[in-house]
Amino acid sequence: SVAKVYRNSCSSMPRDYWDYEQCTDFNWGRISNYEVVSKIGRGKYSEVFRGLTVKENASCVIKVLKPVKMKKIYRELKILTHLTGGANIITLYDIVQDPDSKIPALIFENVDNVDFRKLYPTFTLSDIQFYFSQLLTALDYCHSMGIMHRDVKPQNVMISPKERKLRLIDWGLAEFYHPGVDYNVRVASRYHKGPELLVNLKQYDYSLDLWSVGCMIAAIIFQKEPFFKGSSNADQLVKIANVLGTSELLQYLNHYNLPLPTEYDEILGNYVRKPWESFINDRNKNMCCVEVIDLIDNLLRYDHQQRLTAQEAMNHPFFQKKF
Ligand SMILES: CNC(=O)CSc1nc2c(Br)c(Br)c(Br)c(Br)c2n1C
Repeated sequence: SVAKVYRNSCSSMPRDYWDYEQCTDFNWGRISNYEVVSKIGRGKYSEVFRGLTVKENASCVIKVLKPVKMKKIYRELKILTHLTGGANIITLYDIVQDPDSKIPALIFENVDNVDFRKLYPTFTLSDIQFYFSQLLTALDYCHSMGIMHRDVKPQNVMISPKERKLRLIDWGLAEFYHPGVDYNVRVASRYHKGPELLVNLKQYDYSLDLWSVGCMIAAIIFQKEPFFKGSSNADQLVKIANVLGTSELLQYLNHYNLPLPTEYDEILGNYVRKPWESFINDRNKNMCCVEVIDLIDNLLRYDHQQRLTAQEAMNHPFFQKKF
């Protein structure tokens, strides 16, 4: 299986664009130019702080990487240096190293983000149009640069409603796309994992990110966060089959000549596909316009090749409608 779009973005670039293992010459800044103010979060791979640039006294975000393989750090650095400054992509100000521990820290632009659990319930359809066209712009840009994000989820989409600003963050799982390459399926966060990851289809592509966008839009429109809430990776596919149907899942597996992984034998029920309308209720009916449901239907497809690309999604009638 190969990507429908941007198939040769990487191969048409010089090798040092994508070969992050060779290129390790980054010009490291000085950690003393930045000051930690407060801790704002802790991920599996990093601790994140609000900070200040000593020179301009400007606010910034300092992401201190936990010691992982340098190869993974070089990948994130390489990808960030290619994408920084791109529309709705978080801006990388500097990369610094602690002189003693040698632990790298990434300095980013600050975003006065509001937590999605608080922000999303306030969204009108026009807010959803506004912010998701920005998220799709960021994804079309990174995909056009030959890069899959592979961890799209609300926690990685920083939104400052005051400034009507959206930034896609955390490129730590992002990867360069090459047709025909087998990728690690243990990526993304459970609730936003595409079916391709759960059935071990290794030659996936940019369309993985569009499944995750579909999960985000469906959760907001139907007011069901997260939309597919699996209790494990195996249960995640069961939750998806509960909506998209079991026979459709078997058709998908068939199409790519994939076996149903054995862990599903006992737990996969025989579910009839549920129409999207069945998720409309009194609470969410004012959000459920025909266009947004059609958009969701064209993103949440088992077959990654059937999903809208980021650009097709941006041109979907939902984003042209006047609310
Ligand atoms: C690892 N993620 C966390 O700990 C969640 S909290 C968090 N991480 C952030 C990152 Br990274 C950047 Br860049 C920016 Br800008 C903001 Br704002 C962030 N916030 C709020």
